[in-house]
Amino acid sequence: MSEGLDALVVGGDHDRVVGEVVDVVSRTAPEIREGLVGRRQPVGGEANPTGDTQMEADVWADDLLGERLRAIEGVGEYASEERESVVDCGEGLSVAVDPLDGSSNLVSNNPMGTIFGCYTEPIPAPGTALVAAGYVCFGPVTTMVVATDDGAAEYEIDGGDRRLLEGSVTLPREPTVYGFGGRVPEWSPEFTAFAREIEGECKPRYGGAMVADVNQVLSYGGIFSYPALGSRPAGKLRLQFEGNPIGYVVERAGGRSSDGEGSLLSRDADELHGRTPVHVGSPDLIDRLEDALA
Ligand SMILES: O=P(O)(O)OC[C@H]1O[C@](O)(COP(=O)(O)O)[C@@H](O)[C@@H]1O
Ligand SMILES: [Mg+2]
Ligand SMILES: [Mg+2]
Repeated sequence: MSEGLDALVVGGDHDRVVGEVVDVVSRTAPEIREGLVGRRQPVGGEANPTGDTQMEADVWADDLLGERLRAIEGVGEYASEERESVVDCGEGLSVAVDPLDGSSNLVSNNPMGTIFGCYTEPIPAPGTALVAAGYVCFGPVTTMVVATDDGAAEYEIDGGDRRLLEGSVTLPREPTVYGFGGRVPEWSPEFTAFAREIEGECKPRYGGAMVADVNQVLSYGGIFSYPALGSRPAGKLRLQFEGNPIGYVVERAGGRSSDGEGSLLSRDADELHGRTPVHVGSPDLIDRLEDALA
């Protein structure tokens, strides 16, 4: 494990496996980034298991990560947003991946990311079974945030190297930015009223890739929400691949996560591709949001 991760305690035999998962994701990130060129089109007529358009890069990144993560001894399951079912690969941790989060941004050339979570239980698993999670953010530079039960660390990825930027990522207490997904007329009256309050207090930052939007919240303080919509009462984002790992990272950085009622991590996981409303950010704002939705 590289510097920084050593400080994050995973516990028991999971330590080595998590270290190898993080190594694979960070080593693969520059290849994914380079491979986006020429893969920015939808795959002919294909939708992924949750009905979203699959870009060529979605499928390619999933193949690359899937092959490498499944080869790690101690990874027992590989699950991806881009696959219909879980791949069994032996005994050990279950790894869930959103190979490219925000891949619709490929068309407009805006930031995106890769999300992963390491669960101690078979997938679908609750967020309480996570022992590590993280994401890569493909922005002007490539960064990675990794969280374990001991906290969160941020790295810069340059070629094959992962350099520690911050060994103890802490969500700033003072909220500065907000990003809310979905069309406003589709929000509930309660969420709309909450949003109106926040609009008077923070600056809007919404880019259409959760990883990049949450990364701003982690950098500046504030809140990211993709709420339940009239046309999507269960929300848009997926619990296994997006809600749980991002909720885990934000909580380990001192923030809060919520599905509108309580922590994302305590939400039941009954479906592999199940969706959830996602709210993450400064504890005070998430408390206020839950009060507003109650
Ligand atoms: O286009 P919208 O409705 O704003 O949705 C954006 C949201 O959908 C996502 O792009 C879904 O992720 P995928 O690209 O992995 O399907 C999130 O990253 C983002 O928060
Ligand atoms: Mg996603
Ligand atoms: Mg995706």
